[in-house]
Amino acid sequence: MMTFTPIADPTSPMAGTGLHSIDWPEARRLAYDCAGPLPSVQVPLHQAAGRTLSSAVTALQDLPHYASSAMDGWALNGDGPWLLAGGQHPLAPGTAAVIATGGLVPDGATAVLRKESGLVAKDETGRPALTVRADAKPGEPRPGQHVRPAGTEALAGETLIPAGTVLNPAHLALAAVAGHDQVEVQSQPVVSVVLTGSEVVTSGIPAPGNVRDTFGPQLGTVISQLGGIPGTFIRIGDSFDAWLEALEGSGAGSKSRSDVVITTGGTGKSGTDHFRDAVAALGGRLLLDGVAMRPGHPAVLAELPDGRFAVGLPGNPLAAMMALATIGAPLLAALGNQPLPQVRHAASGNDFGPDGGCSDGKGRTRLIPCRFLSGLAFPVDHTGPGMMRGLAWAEGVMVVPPGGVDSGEPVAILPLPWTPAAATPMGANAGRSTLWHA
Ligand SMILES: Nc1nc2c(c(=O)[nH]1)N[C@H]1C(S)=C(S)[C@@H](COP(=O)(O)OP(=O)(O)OC[C@H]3O[C@@H](n4cnc5c(N)ncnc54)[C@H](O)[C@@H]3O)O[C@H]1N2
Ligand code: MOO
Repeated sequence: MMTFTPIADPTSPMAGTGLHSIDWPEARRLAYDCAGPLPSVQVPLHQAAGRTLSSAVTALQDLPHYASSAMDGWALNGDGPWLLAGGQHPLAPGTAAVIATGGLVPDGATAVLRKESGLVAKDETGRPALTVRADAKPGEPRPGQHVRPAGTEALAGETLIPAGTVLNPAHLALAAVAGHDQVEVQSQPVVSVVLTGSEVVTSGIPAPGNVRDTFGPQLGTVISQLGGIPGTFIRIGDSFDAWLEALEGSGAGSKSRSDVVITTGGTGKSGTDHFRDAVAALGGRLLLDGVAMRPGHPAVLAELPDGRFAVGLPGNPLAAMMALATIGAPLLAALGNQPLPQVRHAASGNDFGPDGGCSDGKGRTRLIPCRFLSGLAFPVDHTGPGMMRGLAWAEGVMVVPPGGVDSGEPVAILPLPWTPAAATPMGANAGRSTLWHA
């Protein structure tokens, strides 16, 4: 059995680190507070959708920046008939010039007459002249008609998109119209992944003793959904040297530099579990070693000397995803300058008694994939630490505190990165304890 009192155990890899498993809310808070926002970056407009703007976008000139025609027809000055001018600027009184939709309305023009309302014929002197057709709309051309004046959408210097906006495609088009080629956005953490385990296979039907990799197919998407940018994914076996090389791999000077490295497996304390020793050999320090939760209690969080964070997820598939939700999500949120992901609440559909506790007697928080029925949260089936079946159909994760929860009582719900938070029946911050949410 893994113990949570490594300080007292001189044979433990954690001996002397002063760390022991911490409570689930404390773990979330620590993972959030240990990191600050990454600096902002300039990105081209086509790469900025979904990013958070860090510097307001202002109009670099009036929008539109020149008076333009809203119709194909003629720009004209004063009352008709008008002699057709050959593009003089300014347009002299009593003259007109052909203009297309969007064309620059010449100075001096008082209106645009649309093509279907005008007629060009030679006047008595043989020069082409424009008159208003008998079937034109009454009053055409009114002063200013069909002219889009400059500055009607925005004036130069006006803020169009405030800092903090999550950019949608139309924002990007607006920024382009305002004269910008790129925008300054909050950096997102680049997350590299090291998948460990000599028994792990990536295709086909695994033989006894082998397992199909459950992380490769989901982690890239989940990292994106948590606000990170998936970086390199590498697979290694269970040797210490491979661990060292892999953890160093995305460090400073590397072409595939990352801000966070997530490892899977190797968080236990057998001879093939190297997370802690590899971090120590690289000169890193553990920020958190174990969380009083199940599954996922061996989760580890460390900081490497080059500033990268290393998140050690346990190898058991559900345990790993619960550890990712507990410490990975807050860490990525902090680096991306986002708030601590909110816990929501729902009424529990079941009674849960107090947790039996860890070997150190500490009660554990239970993270249980659940579904909602008639406004109540019910655990799904198949939620063993090594299973994926329950999570695949879950709508959220019940966070059952160490003391348990009675049926009908509010229970905290962690939204899954791929389920809308609004799906939780009671919504954000409804419920009894502020301990569980941001
Ligand atoms: N003596 C003890 N043994 C274990 C304890 C304990 O307290 N004392 N804790 C158990 C718990 S809880 C967990 S969680 C795991 C943590 O294991 P590791 O992080 O060291 O991971 P591994 O030992 O490498 O693998 C565990 C398990 O997960 C499977 N695995 C690994 N990678 C993958 C993958 N990519 N896809 C699917 N499955 C994977 C691996 O085959 C093992 O079955 O330790 C327990 N043991
Ligand atoms: O983290 Mo382990 O379940 O608790 O597999």
